[in-house]
Amino acid sequence: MSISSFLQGRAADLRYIEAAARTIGDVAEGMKIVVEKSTVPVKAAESINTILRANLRPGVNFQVLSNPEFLAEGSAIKDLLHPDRILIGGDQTPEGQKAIKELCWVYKHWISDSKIITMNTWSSELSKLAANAFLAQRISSINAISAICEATGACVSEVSHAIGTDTRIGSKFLEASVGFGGSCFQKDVLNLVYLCESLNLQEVANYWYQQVIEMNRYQRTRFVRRIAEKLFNTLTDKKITIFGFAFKKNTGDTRESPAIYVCKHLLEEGAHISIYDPKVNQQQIIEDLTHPDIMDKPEKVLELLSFHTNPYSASERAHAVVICTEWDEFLHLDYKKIYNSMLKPAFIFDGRKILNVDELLAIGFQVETVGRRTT
Ligand SMILES: NC(=O)C1=CN([C@@H]2O[C@H](COP(=O)(O)OP(=O)(O)OC[C@H]3O[C@@H](n4cnc5c(N)ncnc54)[C@H](O)[C@@H]3O)[C@@H](O)[C@H]2O)C=CC1
Ligand SMILES: O=C(O)[C@H]1O[C@H](OP(=O)(O)OP(=O)(O)OC[C@H]2O[C@@H](n3ccc(=O)[nH]c3=O)[C@H](O)[C@@H]2O)[C@H](O)[C@@H](O)[C@@H]1O
Repeated sequence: MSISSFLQGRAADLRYIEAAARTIGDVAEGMKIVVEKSTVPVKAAESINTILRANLRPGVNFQVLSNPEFLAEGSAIKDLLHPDRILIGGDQTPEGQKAIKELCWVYKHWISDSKIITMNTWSSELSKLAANAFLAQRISSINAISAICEATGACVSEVSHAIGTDTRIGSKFLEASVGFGGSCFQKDVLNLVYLCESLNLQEVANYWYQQVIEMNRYQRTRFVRRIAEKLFNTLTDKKITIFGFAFKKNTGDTRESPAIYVCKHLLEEGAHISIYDPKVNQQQIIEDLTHPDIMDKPEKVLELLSFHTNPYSASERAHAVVICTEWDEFLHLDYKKIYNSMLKPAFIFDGRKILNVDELLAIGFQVETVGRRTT
């Protein structure tokens, strides 16, 4: 089962998982191993089991295993072929252990034994939520440090390099940004928070909520506030060009993309937004920005938006360019040409700290980058 597991409010919406369990119950014959690959709240396997057992037909039996997926978008095939580990959780009964062995056999075709970890079902389900929470926490931690850097003159890239060379900390997932996005980090941390609340562990719930979710929101808001301040505290009728709408490079996925929230704030201030993304299509952007959770006046949004198929036309006569996604092609654009076509002073706000600040300053840009004071 590798299917949708959205949130409804702050709790997981298990409607699709339940529906799939019922479908399996309806059609399965003989002995079946049901593998839960979706990211689910702890004890979801129990719900699946209950549904399957309540609909058991003669001669049919099930074992439910938890086998969470750890691939990241943009590197799915590499992650499939070379995962850090495979996690399989199952019942501690002989039948459960037999099912675990069967699934291990599938993975052993391309993954070494040492990378396959087996455990009980609840540990496996919780490990997936905990892994995403730890990854998101690292980003929120370095983003919190980026705020101190901007206020003091320290540089977040230097700080993250310095702390990342400590092998106990490690260098991955320490890139400060305009905030993390994607379909899973926020959903899974909120899932963990909900679990803590339902277990009456309010302090633990607060810990994850404030450290990770609130810091991520703060980072996005702080970035937009910086744009407004630098543009003389007025955005009405200014043209702002957004480079990148996907939640990260090498994907066209926009779920929970920080660009949505950056655009929302800019649109609320009356800015005209022109958007260029190499992979995300116009219809997706319109759907994201006119969603009732984002903007309450969709007709106003459409008046203020324009879409471009190349970055040069997108930035013509713009007051500012804002980098929201770290696409490689943004590293190699002709920024002199972009500068010449923009209104002056021409601003670049780099929400991914990918551009060469000194080169941009030499061209004449006013440059603002996450985690660094440049002007
Ligand atoms: N996108 C990612 O990189 C990762 C996703 N996950 C988890 O995997 C699960 C799926 O995620 P995505 O593929 O991103 O979601 P998605 O929304 O792109 O795809 C889910 C699919 O499930 C199908 N579906 C829904 N109900 C169904 C039912 N009753 N029977 C059959 N199919 C049904 C939907 O039609 C859709 O095609 C989620 O639990 C997510 O948290 C885990 C790791 C990585
Ligand atoms: O459960 C999931 O769905 C998946 O969630 C993430 O994968 P994904 O969301 O595809 O992408 P990431 O590479 O983790 O990036 C998430 C967000 O964090 C941002 N990020 C990442 C790393 C970093 O150092 N800084 C940073 O801001 C990215 O730009 C992006 O917006 C995890 O990395 C996967 O292991 C997990 O399987």
